[in-house]
Amino acid sequence: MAHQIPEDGTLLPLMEEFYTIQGEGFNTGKAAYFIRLGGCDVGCHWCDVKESWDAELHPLTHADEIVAKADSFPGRAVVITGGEPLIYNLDYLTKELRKKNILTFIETSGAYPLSGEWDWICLSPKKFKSPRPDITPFANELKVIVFNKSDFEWAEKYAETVSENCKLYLQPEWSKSKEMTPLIIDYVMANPRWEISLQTHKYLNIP
Ligand SMILES: C[S@@+](CC[C@H](N)C(=O)[O-])C[C@H]1O[C@@H](n2cnc3c(N)ncnc32)[C@H](O)[C@@H]1O
Ligand SMILES: Nc1nc2[nH]cc(C(=O)O)c2c(=O)[nH]1
Ligand code: SF4
Ligand SMILES: [Mg+2]
Repeated sequence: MAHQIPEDGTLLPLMEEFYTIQGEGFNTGKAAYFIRLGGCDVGCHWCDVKESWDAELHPLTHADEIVAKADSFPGRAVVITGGEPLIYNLDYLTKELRKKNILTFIETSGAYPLSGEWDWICLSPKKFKSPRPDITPFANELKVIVFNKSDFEWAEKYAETVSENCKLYLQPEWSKSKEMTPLIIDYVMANPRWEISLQTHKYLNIP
């Protein structure tokens, strides 16, 4: 039976939640509680959490329960990820987190309308389902995954659509990182408005 998900955002398909260190991008190194919501139809062939795609596999969980858990850890930031978290209305969840003085960070492809109140928006655009043009100006961080050489030119196209103070990152696709990391290093040295982002949690063997 398909999930009946209320539009008020009080119930969300929760795949997993874990307290760890943000491994990627601008907030790398900071303690954060991760909330991974199930459901994604973007279809990245190299996605590292394909188990998240089918929302039906993940139990509908009350946002109050998620917030209480997040509040029980010393870290004062949450990363809401997925799956594609913006499939859901995140207004309620983020408001309740903020009431507890928890910073709200999101990892999104931008393929769905922006909801929620955010302290940090990491936009990672995908070729397989483009971000909505109305979301790109709100990104604090643009994180482009580099799977092949053509992705540098593609990254520049998205850099045109973000705000002037948006941070720009190039992150090697994990299975291609041996080949792509040296290209990213050269690219960043030649184009220093970009920075390299590594999936440091995978090197540290933490979630
Ligand atoms: C699993 S996604 C979930 C959030 C959202 N669907 C998105 O793609 O931004 C979290 C982050 O991991 C990145 N990612 C996913 N698979 C990856 C891979 N194989 N190598 C490097 N980064 C990857 C995504 O681009 C995104 O920045
Ligand atoms: N440590 C850690 N950092 C992350 N940054 C983004 C992640 C994600 O899957 O969204 C992730 C993750 O899964 N683990
Ligand atoms: S958008 Fe994110 S969760 Fe969805 S397939 Fe791509 S990387 Fe995976
Ligand atoms: Mg991950």
